[in-house]
Amino acid sequence: MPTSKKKPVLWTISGSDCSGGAGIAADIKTGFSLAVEVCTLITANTVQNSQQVLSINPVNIDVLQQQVDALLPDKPPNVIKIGQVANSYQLNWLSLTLIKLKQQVADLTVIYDPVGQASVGGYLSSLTRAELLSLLTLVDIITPNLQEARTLTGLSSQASEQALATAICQLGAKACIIKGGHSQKHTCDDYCLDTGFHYIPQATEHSISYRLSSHRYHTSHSHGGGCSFASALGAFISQGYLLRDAFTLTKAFINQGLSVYQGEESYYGAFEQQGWPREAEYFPKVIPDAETKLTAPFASLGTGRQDDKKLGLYPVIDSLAWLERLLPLGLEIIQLRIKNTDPATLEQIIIDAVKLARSYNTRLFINDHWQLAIKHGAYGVHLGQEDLHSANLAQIQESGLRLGISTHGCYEFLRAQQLKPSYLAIGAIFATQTKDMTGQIQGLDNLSRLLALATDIPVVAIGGINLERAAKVWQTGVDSMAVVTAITLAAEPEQAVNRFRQLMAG
Ligand SMILES: Cc1ncc(COP(=O)(O)OP(=O)(O)O)c(N)n1
Ligand SMILES: Cc1nc(C(=O)O)sc1CCOP(=O)(O)O
Ligand SMILES: [Mg+2]
Repeated sequence: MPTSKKKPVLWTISGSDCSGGAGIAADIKTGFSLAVEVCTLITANTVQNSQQVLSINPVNIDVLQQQVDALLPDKPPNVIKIGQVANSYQLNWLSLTLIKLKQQVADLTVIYDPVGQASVGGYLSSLTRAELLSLLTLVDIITPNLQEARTLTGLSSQASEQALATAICQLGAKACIIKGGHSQKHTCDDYCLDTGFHYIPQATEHSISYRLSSHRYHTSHSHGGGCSFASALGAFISQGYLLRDAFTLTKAFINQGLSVYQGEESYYGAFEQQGWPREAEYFPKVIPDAETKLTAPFASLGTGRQDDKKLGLYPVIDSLAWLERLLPLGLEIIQLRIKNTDPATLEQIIIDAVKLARSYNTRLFINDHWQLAIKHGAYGVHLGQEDLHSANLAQIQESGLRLGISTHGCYEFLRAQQLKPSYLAIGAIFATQTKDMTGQIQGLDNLSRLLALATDIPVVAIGGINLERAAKVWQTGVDSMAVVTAITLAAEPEQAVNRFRQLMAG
């Protein structure tokens, strides 16, 4: 997540649309709206209006090269977004230039929106399919619509989004997002296949896919929506978001823009860039994968107080000794998080822990070991995202246990919220010594943004929370703070617990 005030830089290598909706104009408006700096390398000075494309007017590659030379030492790109590539000269130049830039600029992401045909009708490029394909090995993320994906792959209209995206990634792109805006479906569903764009610690498979669905916005103020999709994706990637979150935020940004002139279909107007999407109504639904089985809502935490959601301090500890030490302090909730213990010892610890927590009337959640939690009647289970496939959620639900789920960013938050657990955890708020959370540090800004998407399910913040940082976390409005080392490594753990609780009571 961003820490400095310097804005990320997005280069757009695209055509100018003199009617102001698409191409460079869309990219500049999107970049401004999402707080990134946009540098423009204009490939063509097109003549078009809301009815048709009249001429292309490609720019000479010498000019493009001079722009690269001028910008590189001054405003090196975090992300390059490619749109209209007008002819073979430009394509050859671009291929060589991307190879060099990838060597010179660390962590550069290249996004390609393969615009061949303008939405107003007419072709924007003289390139053949074979020529376009030659670019793919240099592309990190490609964002075709369904028709463009079919053209690129040669697959029929019967091919699924998954088949299209897989074929495109086999041609060289690391990740592919297929936009469903032009489909005939009642909903607008987008599909993202990531075959290795990001290192995600929890990912167990080599490739991973995400599906998002929104209701369809009926508006004709959508000119430049496709270009804005790719540049918004670039803006979020350049600000440090993982692909799954950049994808989700982009979809919300597009929905928000399309909502402005909903119902007005008489005039083909420009897509409206409306800034950072914050309101839940614009965020898509996550389409669950086949392995995730939806259940009835999980039982609530039922604190019995008026402020039913507030749980206060949530210590996460790893032994019976810690339970024996902390339970007498009168906690609302506690978690037993044990890793790498032999099965027999683990089971006995869980049996003893359940008994002990009951005697203090404290809600005990067991991390990971959901079968043992059910077997021995724990109050609840805490699961990570990767556990959601293997755990039997229906069995946990039917056994009357509560469920807490970890989330890291808006994709996982929306996905987990749809399962209606008893609470949702958001982490890691800050860097933590307890666990490798590379690439998944949320910061307070993201915590606040995620809280705006929350329903009535309580939200727990976790990761790097200590007594110095706790007040700022609590001010965001979270319902609980989960803490490991700020208690277990404190010189006086009982005092630390009390100071956390005073802070949350105030
Ligand atoms: C309250 C709370 N939030 C998050 C976690 C992390 O759980 P998980 O993702 O399952 O990771 P491990 O704890 O198993 O490493 C948690 N334990 N508690
Ligand atoms: C166990 C755990 N889960 C996290 C998540 O973000 O899911 S962060 C985390 C570590 C919390 O430990 P500490 O309070 O010492 O930083
Ligand atoms: Mg776990």
